[in-house]
Amino acid sequence: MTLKNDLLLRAARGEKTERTPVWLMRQAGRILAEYRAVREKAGSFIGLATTPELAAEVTIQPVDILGVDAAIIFSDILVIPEAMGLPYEMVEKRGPWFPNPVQTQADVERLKVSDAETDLGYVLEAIRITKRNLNNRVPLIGFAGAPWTIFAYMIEGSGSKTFSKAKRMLYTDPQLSHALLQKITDSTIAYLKGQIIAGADLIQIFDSWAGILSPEQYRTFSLPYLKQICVAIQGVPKTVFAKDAWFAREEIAQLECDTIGLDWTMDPIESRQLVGPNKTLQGNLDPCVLYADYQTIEKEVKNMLKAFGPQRHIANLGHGVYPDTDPDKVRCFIETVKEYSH
Ligand SMILES: Cc1c2[nH]c(c1CCC(=O)O)Cc1[nH]c(c(CCC(=O)O)c1C)Cc1[nH]c(c(CCC(=O)O)c1C)Cc1[nH]c(c(C)c1CCC(=O)O)C2
Repeated sequence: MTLKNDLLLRAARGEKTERTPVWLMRQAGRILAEYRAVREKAGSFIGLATTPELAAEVTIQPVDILGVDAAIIFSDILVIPEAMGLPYEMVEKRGPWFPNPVQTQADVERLKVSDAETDLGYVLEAIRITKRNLNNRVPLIGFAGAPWTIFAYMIEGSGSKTFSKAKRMLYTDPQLSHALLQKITDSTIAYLKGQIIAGADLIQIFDSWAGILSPEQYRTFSLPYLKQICVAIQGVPKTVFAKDAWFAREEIAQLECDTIGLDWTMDPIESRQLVGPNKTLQGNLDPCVLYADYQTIEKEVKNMLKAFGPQRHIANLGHGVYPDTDPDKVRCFIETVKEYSH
């Protein structure tokens, strides 16, 4: 049962590693031709995500093709609203869309706290198949959206530059906002526990829309729910990635998590000072660096590794890899981390 490559887990736990582990946010499903071939077979994103054998296949592709030190289960953060009773669609080239976004108290009351096995069994089955087929080569990362980020999609009904409908609800009806955030949190805790039982070796919480809240709103509407999740989830290392929440790094460092994800606007040295020595940092190359030539990529990756130092660092991008990135440039990123951090 022991992993052949457990660099990611050791780095997360603060144990010594002989080199820096590396993986990429959104490594499954955005850049590989091999992914698009399987997606074609499944017919749609949701078809693929709900077919465990195929989801497992595209989860393992980046391990085989790119040489990353971890797999991340192929799914989406929006499976939680769906499981709670709010179906979504993935509109080609536009992203997620909820035909019936949450608007009223009755809408919130109608939603249920989802159960991992009965409502999200297809994800758990994909995790079990992935674990079997990975054959302990690398750890498998499970994940969920942070309650605030899920709330933002459920109220807004789609992506948005401002998420002003969702933010309006925070200001006009804080009580209803908290009621919905709590339902999402309870669903998420059950889901993450299910993922761990199914075999996830580490979990990451994506708070992708953290940065559009004020520090005060973040303290009121996001951090308390992240705290509940971090306290409830035990047994595997936990990563919190709050995009653009540079203002909340010290408070995030107080959460019961092991790793803090940084985006490229957050300076590694300053971040280390803010969070102290007892957390691992993950990140944070600007995904746009991968549009540059190989020499520039190598230089930027080396600068990043120097700034983080050799221990308590998991190399990654500062956000998900962009869909039009050349896989050879991604390989250059990965190879440079492996060689230079050794
Ligand atoms: C905000 C968010 C979402 N989803 C996710 C986040 C948090 C991370 C982040 O901030 O980027 C997380 C996510 N979504 C997906 C994964 C799979 C695992 C991985 O690749 O790391 C993960 C970890 C698959 C997906 N999720 C989605 C796709 C593309 C759908 C397709 O293949 O047609 C994939 C592979 C669709 C999706 N899903 C979402 C959006 C905005 C979109 C449309 C834009 C896009 O392509 O990313 C919501």
